[in-house]
Amino acid sequence: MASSGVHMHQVWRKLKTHASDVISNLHLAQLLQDEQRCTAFRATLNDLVYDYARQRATPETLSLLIEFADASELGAKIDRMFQGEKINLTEDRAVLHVALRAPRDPTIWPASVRLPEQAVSEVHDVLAQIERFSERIRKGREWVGATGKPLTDVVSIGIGGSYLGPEFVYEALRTDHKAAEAARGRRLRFLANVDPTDVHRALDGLNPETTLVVVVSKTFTTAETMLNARTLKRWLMDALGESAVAKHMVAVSTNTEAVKAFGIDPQEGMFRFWDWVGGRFSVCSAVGLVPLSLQYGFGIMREFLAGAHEIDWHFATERDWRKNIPVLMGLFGVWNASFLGYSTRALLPYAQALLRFAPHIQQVDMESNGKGVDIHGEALIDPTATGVVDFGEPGTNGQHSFYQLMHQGRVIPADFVGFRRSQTPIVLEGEPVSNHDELMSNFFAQPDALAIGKTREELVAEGVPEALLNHKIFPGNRPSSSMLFDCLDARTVGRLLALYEHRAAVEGFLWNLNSFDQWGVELGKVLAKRIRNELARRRQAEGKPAAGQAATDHHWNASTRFLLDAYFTPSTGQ
Ligand SMILES: O=P(O)(O)OC[C@H]1O[C@H](O)[C@H](O)[C@@H](O)[C@@H]1O
Repeated sequence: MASSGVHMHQVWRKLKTHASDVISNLHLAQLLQDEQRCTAFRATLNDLVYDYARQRATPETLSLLIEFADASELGAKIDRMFQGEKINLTEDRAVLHVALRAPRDPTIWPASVRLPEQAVSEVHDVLAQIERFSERIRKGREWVGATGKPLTDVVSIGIGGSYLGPEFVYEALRTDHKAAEAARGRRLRFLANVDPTDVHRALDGLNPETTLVVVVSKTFTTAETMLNARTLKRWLMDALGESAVAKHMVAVSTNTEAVKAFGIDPQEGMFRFWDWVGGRFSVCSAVGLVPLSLQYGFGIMREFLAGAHEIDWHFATERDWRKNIPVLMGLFGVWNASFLGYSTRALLPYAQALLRFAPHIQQVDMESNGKGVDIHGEALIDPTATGVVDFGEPGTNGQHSFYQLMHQGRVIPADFVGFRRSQTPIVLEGEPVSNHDELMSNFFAQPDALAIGKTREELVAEGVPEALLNHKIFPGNRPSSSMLFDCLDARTVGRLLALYEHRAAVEGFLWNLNSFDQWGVELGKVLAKRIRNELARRRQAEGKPAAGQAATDHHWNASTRFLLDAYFTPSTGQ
């Protein structure tokens, strides 16, 4: 709507002025002394507490951000997503990953966010198929390997969205006692990289007789995944004969023809999903559910889906943006990037089991919102902000690595994620606190160290020698949010996933770009194909007189030509 466009620009300007005239003169040490503000700057949802008192914002900032959300028609955009409108314009597709975890009954939703019935019903058909299949494999009697042995090990082949999310969930649940109990005697490995060493590592210690390979690829054309699939097909066939594929390989894809052409019977061994599930938003489809149900059982995965749905419901139905947690996360994401100018941000879970969370969210964010134009292909309102660099590590490990830079170098807005209880508590006799309390002391301390810092005056009072004073100053005023949950179980893993998926969507809606396509990954693929042909040509010519060696040289610039030559020149070192 043209009028909202103009309005959007007006609020944008107001926010810019507010940032430079008001916020730049305020320090978080000051803001945190305002109890009323601290109380107002938090939102809760059951056991989840989201505290944003350490964002560089005042109540006026929040009001302006909400005005901006309304000018951006955030509510209508959320509605359109849930209703299954084709909001991914460049690919003419709906964006319905929320349907993957929706209860069967569509009438639970208010009409404005009611999901398409057909989509939800197809989802439940595939879920039933996954439940049956995973139980047959896990029981070890009904579906067994070619030599009659139970299939206790699974290798899930896939890359990008067909890998990062499932691996994050796998790792997060590996030490949850209920999931660990359900996984007893089973192993799940991931094979993503086309580097042959990844094949070696994934297969290390596995026996083809007891291994099931799941090939996960939305398109079933991704070069890395297909070469790895052919490699494992060969591994199985060499050990078990030509017929091994039927019992030892299944596929997750939207491309039935390609699955068939690969040699997997779609009737027996294929789990489908739909073009309205973006790769990086596909963890809750068969992409994640097949390997993860094989490992943890379908019951645990149902809890995971329910957790994600809990957040979907909150996101779709809570229209007071001050209470809508993913919306608040998105608003502060845009505030930090576009108005305060921070181009990086950190995701810092204080839970070792979340070691693969940041890499997954890195793809969700950077592939979704790293765009050069708006949703209509026009110049972006803020072209500088669509390249927010996401990274992260579990605490406290990160503290001994990159936090130095966060405290005294660049300002990097951070999300701290913590839990009231450990997945695996340890209490040592004679220690003042449990091991989990020790971990959490850091979860509480770091945000204040970043926000409040330490002044020269304080250091002087402590008797720090003059020569060290400048080195020991912490400027503070570094923003963060803190998120606290009860415990990292399947439901909470689902909630975390959905919160961050929706944060990316909210930011894209506010920046008015298409978060659901990824044209930026194409060019590299095309160039790699040309290079692959060149490598094949040179390998063929190896040992033969270099006839035609220079035939395609004009394709490459001097640097690429040099590097290719160097690749083919045996090292003379040693
Ligand atoms: O699932 P696939 O079709 O194999 O795609 C795997 C991945 O590769 C692409 O290049 C995209 O960058 C990712 O978004 C996608 O998840």
